[in-house]
Amino acid sequence: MTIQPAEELPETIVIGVLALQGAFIEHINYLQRLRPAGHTIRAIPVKNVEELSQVRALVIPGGESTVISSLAFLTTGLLPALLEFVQDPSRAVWGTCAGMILMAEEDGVGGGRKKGVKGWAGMKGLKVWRNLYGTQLESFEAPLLVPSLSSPSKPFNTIFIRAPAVHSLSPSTATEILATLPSDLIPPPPPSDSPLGESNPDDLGKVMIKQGKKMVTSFHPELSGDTRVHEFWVEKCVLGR
Ligand SMILES: NC(=O)CC[C@H](N)C(=O)O
Repeated sequence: MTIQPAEELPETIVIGVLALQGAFIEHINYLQRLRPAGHTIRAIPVKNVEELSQVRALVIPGGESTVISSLAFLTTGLLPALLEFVQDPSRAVWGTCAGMILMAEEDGVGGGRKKGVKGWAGMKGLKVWRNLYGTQLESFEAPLLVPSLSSPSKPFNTIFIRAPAVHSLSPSTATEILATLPSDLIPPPPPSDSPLGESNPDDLGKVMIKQGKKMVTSFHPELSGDTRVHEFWVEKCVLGR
């Protein structure tokens, strides 16, 4: 794969959205609506290595993490190229919901009895529980104040659909917690027979996390009708300003 130089930002920034399965069209539409000062955003679907080589930054959408990772494995050369991309500190990558699961170092299914599954490890020290917020029927929305967004006093409508929760997040100075759910919406702590080792209950409610150029959200900003999380990721992680 040809790696584009990350230092100099062109006027047109090409952002890829992994388009193997899930809510990728929505991310493309939201990114295309952004008008960052001095740049034009072009968002393209990424289904293979050739398309990945054309993008500067990547969104891994929500969907079904097991399906996304199987399809990546079955597409020639794509899985190793994705691993290289998401683990490169100079690359901006954002994972939403299933994308957050894939950005973790390891995930465990909500019940805790199955073995943990290795993630793509874009976000260091992150382990998640898949589906800890319950089934599709237990999906919910919550207006959250996210101080880092533009118009910070305006709540952001966070939408959770079979969302992952943070099992544990190693403390690191580079990690910023951008949004946390109120305690009444946080699921009960995972069972003690966790395949992921000891969990940290204090991390469970963290739903928007940034680490350098990497970001994860356990909710779905691309379904909210509000482009402020996309705007934030582009400004801070992609454009670095
Ligand atoms: N909305 C979502 O992305 C759901 C994620 C799904 N529970 C998974 O395991 O991948």
